[in-house]
Amino acid sequence: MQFKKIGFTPKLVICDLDGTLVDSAGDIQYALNHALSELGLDTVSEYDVRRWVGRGASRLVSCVLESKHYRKDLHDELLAVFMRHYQAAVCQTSQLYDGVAEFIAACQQAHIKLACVTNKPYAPAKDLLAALNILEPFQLLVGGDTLPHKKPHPEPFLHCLRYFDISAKETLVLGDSRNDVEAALAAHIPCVAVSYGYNHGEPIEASKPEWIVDSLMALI
Ligand SMILES: O=C(O)COP(=O)(O)O
Ligand SMILES: [Mg+2]
Repeated sequence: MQFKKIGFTPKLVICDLDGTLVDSAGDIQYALNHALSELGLDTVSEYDVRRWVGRGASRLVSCVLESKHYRKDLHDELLAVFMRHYQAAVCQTSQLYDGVAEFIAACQQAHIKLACVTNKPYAPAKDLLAALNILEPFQLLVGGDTLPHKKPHPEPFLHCLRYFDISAKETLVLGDSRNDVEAALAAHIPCVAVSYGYNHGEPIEASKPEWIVDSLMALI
């Protein structure tokens, strides 16, 4: 298999989860609103959730509290209740984006190693991949709580390089947000961004990824 668009065929592909492989904002919004209602607080729109997803669950909860001018000390309770609801229903409406299943199958067939690096906590990330039948293709899953740092810090990507013993230039990062692009740049790994994900309400072009595609299938 040739990666026509980027001019080299990687040995390892590191995929972001939310906004790249899976459109998960609906389930995140549902769990968040369930938690907000339980605490007697106002609910939030899916539009806002799409702008806030990307820096992990704790940051998401901080964004909610800031936007509503709620007390910061509600953070830990809201986070705990949100995670309880999200963990109980990670995949009610979440679905793979077009081309994802085919792209993963093509990588497997070509014996290209696959890792998933997400800022979502490990447990719901694992359950979401399993519910969508794409857990098994990933030889490594790194969650937002797996290592001391998460994206945009390069540590999760560097961890993947060490785990597989594959160099940065033989690897490709696929992501939807500036967190992915910045982490890839810091780890010296080439990066493709998808145009369809969540990027804090900004166009992904602003983060200057090396390539942008409208579907993962456009890579091969
Ligand atoms: O849960 C998040 O905040 C983002 O997760 P991602 O890194 O898979 O985009
Ligand atoms: Mg993402």
